[in-house]
Amino acid sequence: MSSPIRVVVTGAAGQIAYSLLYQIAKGDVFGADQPVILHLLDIPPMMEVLGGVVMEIIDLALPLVTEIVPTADPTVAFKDVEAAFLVGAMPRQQGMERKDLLSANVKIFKVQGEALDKYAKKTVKVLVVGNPANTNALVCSRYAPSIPRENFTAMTRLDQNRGRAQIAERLKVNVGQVKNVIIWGNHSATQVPDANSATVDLGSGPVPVTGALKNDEWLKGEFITTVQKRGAAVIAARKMSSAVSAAKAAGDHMHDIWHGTAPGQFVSMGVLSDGSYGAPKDVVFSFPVTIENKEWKIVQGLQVADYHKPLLEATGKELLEEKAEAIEVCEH
Ligand SMILES: NC(=O)c1ccc[n+]([C@@H]2O[C@H](COP(=O)([O-])OP(=O)(O)OC[C@H]3O[C@@H](n4cnc5c(N)ncnc54)[C@H](O)[C@@H]3O)[C@@H](O)[C@H]2O)c1
Ligand SMILES: O=C(O)CC[C@H](O)C(=O)O
Repeated sequence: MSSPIRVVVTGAAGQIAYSLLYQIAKGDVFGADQPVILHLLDIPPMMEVLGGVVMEIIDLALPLVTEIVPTADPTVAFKDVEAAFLVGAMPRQQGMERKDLLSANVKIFKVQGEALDKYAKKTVKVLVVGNPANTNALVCSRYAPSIPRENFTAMTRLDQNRGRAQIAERLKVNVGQVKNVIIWGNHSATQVPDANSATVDLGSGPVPVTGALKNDEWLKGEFITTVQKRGAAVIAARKMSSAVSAAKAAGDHMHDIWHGTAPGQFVSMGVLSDGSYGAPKDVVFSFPVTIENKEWKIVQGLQVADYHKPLLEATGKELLEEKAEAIEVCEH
């Protein structure tokens, strides 16, 4: 058994954390032989609820959990952590605009960036889930200058999983057979789900999804809009934001940072843009990446279809607008 690592989950009394904590506690994320000390951060009014979550983690009776630290104090929550799931933020409710969410949430990520900077390990890997996830990740990294900016990533894995599931359903295959679906840009309705580099294994090795589907119209239209609008569709149906699927995606994302991507496969995540594929620089833009030794690398040389190009431009523009607005909120 390795020595325990400290892992913080913020928003620990909320919906997503409720599912995520079980995955972390049972070894799905950091490995079946990696003990964890769980740091659980929420705000003071949620401490009683958080106490209930702690009771349930104890009752799971899972041997990998060596200690639980529930707190409302960021200085305690971020102390010596090696992995951070930044989930705590307000979810969009029906009728709320994205803009309302940005001004409410972005300041949380400024404060937490400052706390990570002071108290976390410099090698900490930070996954931002709370929306607007890409811009929150950018803000968090700007306020944590002593931690490499590459250590901050934003979650578009839920969108990738949604895309894979849509294709599997369409092809009537198991979702495990579908790989390398890309999400470009922002985790918002402007994101660009792209299956042109995706593969499906129909029994004799991976072949292009485009060839197996033989339905370009669907890939250019309904596939994109279904994935773009899936989060809103879940909110409309559940009257609450997606939770178990978001938690699973957060676990998948951190798992791949920790253990790397499989040969021949890539995953999508929001990372600091270097301008690849014409994306604006210095925003957190979702790209296909491979991961080795806990470091991501943007996959280069993929074909971007002409019909995707204006969509990539639009999602990049939205990220620049969000960045400008976030800077305005944080500096005033
Ligand atoms: N990136 C994605 O794919 C994705 C998917 C689903 C949801 N989300 C986002 O994740 C966030 C959380 O969603 P949820 O359904 O768990 O919400 P929730 O309301 O159930 O839980 C959020 C929790 O965060 C806590 N919180 C608020 N401010 C905090 C702070 N400053 N420090 C610590 N904790 C704080 C709240 O008290 C609450 O317990 C939302 O912003 C939602 O939009 C992102
Ligand atoms: O607020 C939204 O529209 C989306 C909520 C969440 O990020 C999701 O993708 O399910």
